[in-house]
Amino acid sequence: MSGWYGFIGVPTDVGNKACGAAEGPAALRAIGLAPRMGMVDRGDVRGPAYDGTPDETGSRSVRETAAWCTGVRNAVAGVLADGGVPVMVGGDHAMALGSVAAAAEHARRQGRNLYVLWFDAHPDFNTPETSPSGNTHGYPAALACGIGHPCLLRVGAFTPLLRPDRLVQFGIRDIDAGERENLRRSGIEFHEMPAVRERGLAALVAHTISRIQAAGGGHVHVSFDIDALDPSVAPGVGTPVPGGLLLDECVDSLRLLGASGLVQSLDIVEYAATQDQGNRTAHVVEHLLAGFMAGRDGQTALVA
Ligand SMILES: NC(=[NH2+])NCCC[C@H](N)C(=O)O
Ligand SMILES: [Mn+2]
Repeated sequence: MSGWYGFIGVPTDVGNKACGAAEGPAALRAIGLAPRMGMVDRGDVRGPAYDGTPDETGSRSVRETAAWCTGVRNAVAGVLADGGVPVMVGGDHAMALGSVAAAAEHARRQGRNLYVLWFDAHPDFNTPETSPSGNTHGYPAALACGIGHPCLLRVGAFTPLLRPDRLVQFGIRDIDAGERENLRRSGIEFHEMPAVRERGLAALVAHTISRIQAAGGGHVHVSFDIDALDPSVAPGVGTPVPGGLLLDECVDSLRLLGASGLVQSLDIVEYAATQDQGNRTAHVVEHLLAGFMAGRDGQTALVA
């Protein structure tokens, strides 16, 4: 059976006050996303409000981010324990620390290797030392790999949650100078837009899937930041960067990922309803999920 999907709303912008991602889940509920797609609505995670005062590392809302991520971790773990596919709907991308923590713990219990495929305009591989903003939504990929703010490294049961050679990023086109050095030192595989244009997103994703399958499979977590898409396609984001991915190539890639049978958890983050043009970006979210689900259903049909 293809199982079921659990929609987990995470209405917060503690990772970047300006991004407007706190309204994302409500706007997606307003278009009836979960019921229309046959997802079980597991409700919203709750947590503290944003605090803009920087701490001694220059980071903002670290305690608040940790509190929210702990809630996300529990909610995602709950869906995984009940045999579903958690779809963590942000909220800003800092929340991925919580879902990756749950995925890592689940994978370890099942004796599987965790892989994370990260679709984003930004690598989110900053540490407090390299961050130009102090915003925690620039940290989660680095935290998953075990580097960053000690208070946030404690969100998961262990650290690193993820081996750096099991993180692959796609759609990258805005990297801070110190962040690039972090990526280099950790040996992260990241595909910037020129490489994506040259080789094709779906081809890169297919190659990654085969590599994971050749290594014996595992638990693949997909973390999809809506700002990976070009702002002309998905205007409802807080940190838009031109020159991004197109909808069709993302839908095709998610269909391949669904069909691989490897993906067991998913994030859809940084949908900023307040920046949207009508419901355009909300419908983009729907298309992305529909592609993933179609791939998974096809895979089930083949297996059945
Ligand atoms: N998930 C995101 N939208 N991240 C944007 C990060 C922007 C910038 N690199 C920073 O650290 O502040
Ligand atoms: Mn991001």
